[in-house]
Amino acid sequence: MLQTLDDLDLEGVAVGVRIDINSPLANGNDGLADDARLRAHVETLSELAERGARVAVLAHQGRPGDDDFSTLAAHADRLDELLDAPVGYCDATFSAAAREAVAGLDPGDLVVLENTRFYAEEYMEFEAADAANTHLVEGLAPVLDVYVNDAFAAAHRSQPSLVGFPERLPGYAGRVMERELDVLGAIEETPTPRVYLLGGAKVGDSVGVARSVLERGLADTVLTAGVVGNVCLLAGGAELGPATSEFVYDHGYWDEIDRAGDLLDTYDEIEVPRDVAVERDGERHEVAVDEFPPAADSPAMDVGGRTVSAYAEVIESAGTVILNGPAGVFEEETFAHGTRDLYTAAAGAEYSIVGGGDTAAAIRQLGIEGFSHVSTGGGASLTLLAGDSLPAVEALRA
Ligand SMILES: Nc1ncnc2c1ncn2[C@@H]1O[C@H](COP(=O)(O)OP(=O)(O)O)[C@@H](O)[C@H]1O
Ligand SMILES: O=C(OP(=O)(O)O)[C@H](O)COP(=O)(O)O
Repeated sequence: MLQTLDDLDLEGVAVGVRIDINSPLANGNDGLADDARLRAHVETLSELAERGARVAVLAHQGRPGDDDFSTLAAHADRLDELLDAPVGYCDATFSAAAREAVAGLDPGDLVVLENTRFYAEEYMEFEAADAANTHLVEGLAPVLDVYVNDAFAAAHRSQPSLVGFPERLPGYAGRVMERELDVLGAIEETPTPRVYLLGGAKVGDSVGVARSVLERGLADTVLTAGVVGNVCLLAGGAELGPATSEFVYDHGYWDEIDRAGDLLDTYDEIEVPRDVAVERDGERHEVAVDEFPPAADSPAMDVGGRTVSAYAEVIESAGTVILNGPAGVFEEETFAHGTRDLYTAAAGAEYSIVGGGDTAAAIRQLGIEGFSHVSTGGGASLTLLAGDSLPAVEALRA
């Protein structure tokens, strides 16, 4: 049974709260391109402040080496705008400076500590007991009284800031965590047939989830798009031209080709794109996968019209659609067609769940409404819907 904020007396209590505000950044990383995840956590952060807690905020942004790997300064500024309580920022996470910043908090104040992933161990996975002995947890726990985990969207990561603190401090679920688990924990009760639409670029997560939901009989069809669809096409022997292969290889997805191939060999319920869109002479150009010109100098950046028609037919007869990951590079209008058309079809289903940072940003950017549940998490919601456990939730239960 999870303990929640209802079980806590907060006046003057030093609370370490882990949230997930990992967000698309504006070009050049000079600020946030989307603040949906920050808005999602306003309820929990406001409640902690209004009830007199002294709040240290832990969060991550991006991954080492990626363009969106940045400090949390802009996130702290935006939270300060969104909350009535004063929100400070500290460019440290578990050093003496961080402990000083937390110790200096008055009841009702908040301070955002620096990106947890600026420290190598945070990007590693640990058993909870080992995570409790990492520098991050050992450095910060002494100035905290309790730990609250509201980071549902990162709950599938067994990383120190997500699983280590409950080993040392009383652990509680925040309001986002509580709500997401309540809605997503009952997938078996949703109408069938269930169709999963897996796009985006987190190929490893998506291939793993596809295997789980098919193994457990939770999915009647898995539709693939985005980079996931491209990797599945390559796994099936399709020729997508040197530019796509180079993209897949350069982004470290090459190793996923074999895993995707095993999955395709095992399950007939997986669909791959029939056609893709590339850029030619600055224009969108749709090419059937079996007619792909090997010399194509543009990677496959979206799914084409034939794929949209085929997938929309499956979606229209679905009882439940679960969607994570854009169908293409939706940030560019030229390659937003697949995402717009498939997401619009999914929103019309009897029951629809959509999740993920970029996915949620895409539905806002494209103005698509009507989903039954918009989750803050992509990989995390898929993991839960697949019936797999979330390490951060298990750490709270322990
Ligand atoms: N065909 C493609 N080629 C390159 N990038 C793609 C393609 N399709 C989708 N993407 C990218 O996938 C990213 C989002 O993927 P992901 O992080 O998995 O979504 P989420 O954050 O919702 O889980 C977007 O930035 C989008 O540009
Ligand atoms: O954005 C996230 O996951 P999502 O893209 O699956 O929604 C979470 O913040 C986890 O980030 P990570 O996938 O870099 O661990």
